[in-house]
Amino acid sequence: MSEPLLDIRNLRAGYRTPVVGPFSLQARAGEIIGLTGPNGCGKSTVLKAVTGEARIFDGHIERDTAAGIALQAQSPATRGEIPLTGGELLRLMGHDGRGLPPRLDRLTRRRIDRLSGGQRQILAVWAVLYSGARLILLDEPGNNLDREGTELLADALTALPADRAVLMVSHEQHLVERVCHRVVDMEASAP
Ligand SMILES: Nc1ncnc2c1ncn2[C@@H]1O[C@H](COP(=O)(O)OP(=O)(O)OP(=O)(O)O)[C@@H](O)[C@H]1O
Repeated sequence: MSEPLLDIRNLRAGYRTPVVGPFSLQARAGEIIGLTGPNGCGKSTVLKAVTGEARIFDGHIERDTAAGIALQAQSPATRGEIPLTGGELLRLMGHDGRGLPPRLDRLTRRRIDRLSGGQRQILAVWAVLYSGARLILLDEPGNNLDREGTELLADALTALPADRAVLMVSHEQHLVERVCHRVVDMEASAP
């Protein structure tokens, strides 16, 4: 079996004090893993511990650093002016702009601060999925998406190259069931 791209062992993480753990999970290339559980159980905090935004109190996190990492955060900064077009955002994140579905292609010429919440969301998720990073962390990627947007997202996730690993926080049962190879329920794994 291949080495994990992400190996979380007995993690206790949080902010001033721990809010989650001990929690363990390994993600290997080719896997799409769903992270579920009730509001506030610490799903986002696990992702933030991986990216260094949350504090690690105990345990450890190892990653294949050559694989690169990309995070779609739950609340992207959208306040104020963002003088970037959708196409420029994609290129900044490493997408070459080719092969976009028509729904996204239309957004490449528009400023992202003038898009709707759902349009911004699909663009942000796309930028992360196609950034070239092999470890992909998604925090509620289906937020604000309509049915067509969710289908587009599900198709993109299932068509990802086999050398990627995805850890996806989502409340959307339908999306989780359709794309995830396994689901880790954080409530069930709580001490
Ligand atoms: N920046 C922060 N500083 C302090 N506490 C925080 C911070 N962010 C989150 N928390 C707390 O940590 C706990 C876990 O929050 P987290 O956002 O990880 O949960 P979640 O499972 O992702 O929730 P949701 O499903 O509602 O998004 C909550 O009690 C929350 O109030």
